[in-house]
Amino acid sequence: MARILTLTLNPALDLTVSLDKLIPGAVNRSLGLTRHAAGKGLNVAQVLADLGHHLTVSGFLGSDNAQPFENLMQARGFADAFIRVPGETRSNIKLAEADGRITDLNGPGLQVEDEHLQSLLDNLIPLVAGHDAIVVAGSLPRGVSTAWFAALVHRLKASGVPLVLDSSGAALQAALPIAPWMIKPNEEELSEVCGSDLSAAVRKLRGQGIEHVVLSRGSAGVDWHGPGIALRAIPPRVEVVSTVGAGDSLLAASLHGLLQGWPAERTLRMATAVAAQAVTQIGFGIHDREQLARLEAAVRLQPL
Ligand SMILES: Nc1ncnc2c1ncn2[C@@H]1O[C@H](COP(=O)(O)OP(=O)(O)O)[C@@H](O)[C@H]1O
Ligand SMILES: O=P(O)(O)OC[C@H]1O[C@](O)(COP(=O)(O)O)[C@@H](O)[C@@H]1O
Repeated sequence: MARILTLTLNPALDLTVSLDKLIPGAVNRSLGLTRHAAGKGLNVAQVLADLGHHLTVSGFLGSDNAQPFENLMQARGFADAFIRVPGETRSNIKLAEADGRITDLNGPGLQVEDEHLQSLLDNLIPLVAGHDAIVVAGSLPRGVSTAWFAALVHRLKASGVPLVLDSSGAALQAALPIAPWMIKPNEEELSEVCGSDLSAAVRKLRGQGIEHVVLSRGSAGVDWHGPGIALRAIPPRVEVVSTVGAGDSLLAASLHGLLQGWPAERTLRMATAVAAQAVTQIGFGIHDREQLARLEAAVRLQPL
């Protein structure tokens, strides 16, 4: 199995509040609250660990509330390469309604100073060569400029280790010209940075050297454009508990299939099933292999 490095510059404690129906501006009664150490690269790492890989996880972590993250890293056997920063890692609030609708309230994140940026580079760059793939995922905390981020992505790409990117807004825009090996935007994220003609956007991105564009389309499924690959996957209908982590699960399982050298159809079928399973649960990872096998059998694939 592979050694994979994930970078989560802006992790979060995901606080998921379950409620029947959200009425904005009213007193709402919640049904329950769950708390998970999260953030895109950490969520990806959990799925990859369940698929048998060895993980190193890096990024910035607030020293005032690091315990849940440290518990997760220890329980999962992740190598902890996070740089501690004074203050608290943000909490992202997810309001999960009974009909499957999710409202995300994602915080801005820690204030990162120049010394922490330097510590991250000093720690991260020597680690890179020991890995088979790098995943850079999520937003940027305060104090991390898009220019610094782009320079980091550039250095990671120059290492020659396959680089996967999942970000949004200005960070995604700044990193696209560096042509990561694989990207996984959702439709909204891609149209925000590349315009509403998504087919043209995908063609352009592939033309500028991005090998794999995995475009996620929510409940409508996934379009995967790669070398000799133009495939659409349509997931089976599932009971939606929380869509948080669906994209991270899709990315992780797609990377798994690629690293295993599987045919594209097998990879996409499995990744679509892993993502569909993710929406049936709160939290991250593959917990029910029988359900996963049933979902895999029910994924429909079409040429694009
Ligand atoms: N309601 C759903 N039913 C089944 N699969 C889903 C559902 N919502 C999302 N998915 C799967 O999860 C993937 C990622 O979801 P999406 O919302 O596009 O990304 P993100 O979580 O990054 O915003 C989709 O491509 C799809 O395969
Ligand atoms: O860094 P961002 O863009 O604010 O996203 C962080 C949030 O995204 C998540 O990683 C979920 O991402 P996906 O739903 O795209 O898989 C949450 O766990 C986390 O709160």
